[in-house]
Amino acid sequence: MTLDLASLPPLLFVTGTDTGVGKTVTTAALAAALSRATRPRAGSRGRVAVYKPTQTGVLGHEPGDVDEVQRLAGTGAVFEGIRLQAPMAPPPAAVLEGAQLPPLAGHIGRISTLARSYGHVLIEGAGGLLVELDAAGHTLADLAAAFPGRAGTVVVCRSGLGTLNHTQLTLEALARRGLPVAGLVIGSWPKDPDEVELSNLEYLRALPVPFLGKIPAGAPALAPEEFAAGARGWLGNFFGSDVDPALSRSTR
Ligand SMILES: Nc1ncnc2c1ncn2[C@@H]1O[C@H](COP(=O)(O)OP(=O)(O)OP(=O)(O)O)[C@@H](O)[C@H]1O
Ligand SMILES: C[C@H](N)[C@H](N)CCCCCC(=O)O
Ligand SMILES: [Mg+2]
Repeated sequence: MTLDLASLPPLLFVTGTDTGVGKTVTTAALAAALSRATRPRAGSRGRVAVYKPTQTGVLGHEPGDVDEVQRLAGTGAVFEGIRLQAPMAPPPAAVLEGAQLPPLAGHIGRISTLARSYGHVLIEGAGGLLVELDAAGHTLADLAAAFPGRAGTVVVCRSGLGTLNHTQLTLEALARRGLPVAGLVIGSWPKDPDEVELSNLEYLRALPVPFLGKIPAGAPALAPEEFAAGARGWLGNFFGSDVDPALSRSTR
């Protein structure tokens, strides 16, 4: 069974169970897959735009997450809200530079504008779901909640020990806010998964949210054309062939 990527909501908020779990790589894979799997909407400027509201941990001249998405997915329409140097959550990073974070309304305005011009807008948070994005303490969850009926969240998680709890915590926080989950993605799936990872995969697939797929370990090192060619398969697979049948259960 494969997922019809075109049926994903127009706004996809890419969050994760933590920082460094593969949100950017997943965003790139989604951008590459959606660019190829969907038709351009009449009158639109393009199929996919990517927005990173708050980029921390990069110097002014360094490539940020949207540049990595552009490199891997070839998506030209990438946009950044504010970039800050300190590798921290946005509020303390802004304090260190004496910078003012854009308010939530500013991000809502930019996303609304992009949504008028592109078929899908992917919005990548900073770290996990409840990391604050502005001085008023708004989070990516608040941003997603500003677009009822038009937004879905993509939750990126790790493959190894600890991911079951982190994933459940993130899904519970989304459910508590009534935010729909478009899908769960494992950000880096090893070539030779161990027993724990195989068991985790089975568990994650059986959760009551769509399992979108898993990005193979090493994917960021692929040439962009190989990355783009692979992305559709990584994200469309509901039931791949790599689950140990001994670990499979029909229901849970
Ligand atoms: N599938 C993968 N294979 C190999 N390396 C990966 C994979 N996914 C992510 N990485 C690496 O792990 C690191 C963290 O990944 P990534 O930047 O996508 O995380 P993130 O969740 O976007 O973090 P942030 O909160 O900083 O935005 C990067 O160096 C990235 O290249
Ligand atoms: C610097 C890092 N790569 C991200 N941009 C910001 C992650 C903030 C995480 C805050 C936290 O949850 O403790
Ligand atoms: Mg990132």
